[in-house]
Amino acid sequence: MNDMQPVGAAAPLRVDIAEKTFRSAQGVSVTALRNLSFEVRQGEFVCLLGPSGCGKTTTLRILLGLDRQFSGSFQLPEGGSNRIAAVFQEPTLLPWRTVEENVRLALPKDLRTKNLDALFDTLGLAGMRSLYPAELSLGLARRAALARAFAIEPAVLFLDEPFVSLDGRTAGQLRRLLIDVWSAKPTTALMVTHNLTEALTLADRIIVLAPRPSHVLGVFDIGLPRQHRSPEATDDLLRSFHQKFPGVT
Ligand SMILES: Nc1ncnc2c1ncn2[C@@H]1O[C@H](COP(=O)(O)OP(=O)(O)OP(=O)(O)O)[C@@H](O)[C@H]1O
Repeated sequence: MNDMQPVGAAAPLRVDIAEKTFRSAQGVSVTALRNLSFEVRQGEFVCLLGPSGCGKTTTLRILLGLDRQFSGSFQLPEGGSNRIAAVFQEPTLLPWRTVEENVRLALPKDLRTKNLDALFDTLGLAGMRSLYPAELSLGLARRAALARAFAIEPAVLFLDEPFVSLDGRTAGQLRRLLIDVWSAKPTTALMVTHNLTEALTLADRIIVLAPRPSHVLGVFDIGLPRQHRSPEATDDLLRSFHQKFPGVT
């Protein structure tokens, strides 16, 4: 594979976190990350997979600029809009604003008058633009959160287990919608999950993290177009994954 970026292409997301340690007021310290290095290429969808408590959310918080207490560095993708979008476990919609207003409020000035029809259509929200968050099911609220993230045409999209705590059917439907909307304009995306099947459904590559202090255990390149990931093909991928990473579930 050629790692050189063609001239004019956006730079990848580069992460090189030497160490992230939490220190409690009582003097107890927890090192969450040590020597965590990886890249996400432009337009690539990568899942960060690791056991509970290994530091996935901590990594996203650092990349979002919410935690500056770490050693090391990172480089967000350059070029394009330079905007960052994030989708969290909770949809965090403003309750006193409609779905459409929630999405429009996130838009930068140059996109204020943007036609959002295609985005709402793709996400199955066309008839729900004037509803308030309290009128939405959990699944619909997550769709609105996805609409808000994609509407700003971000240079990079971070997702932190956006479909956790949904029933299997709703989560499956949302994964399909996420891929539909992402495929229309592939954005560099990094999604945290501890669900291997979800990662095998969504990602181009899976970056597997070791338990704390977390670092990259290895990378699983899926190498199969998403439209060919039938249940049987996904079972094959699962087997290959387990051969490469025995013990990682
Ligand atoms: N503010 C904090 N103060 C102290 N320790 C923290 C803090 N935030 C996270 N940690 C610890 O850092 C480690 C990594 O936490 P983090 O939430 O990043 O893990 P995670 O991989 O996202 O877990 P999960 O999959 O369960 O969400 C955990 O041991 C956690 O207890």
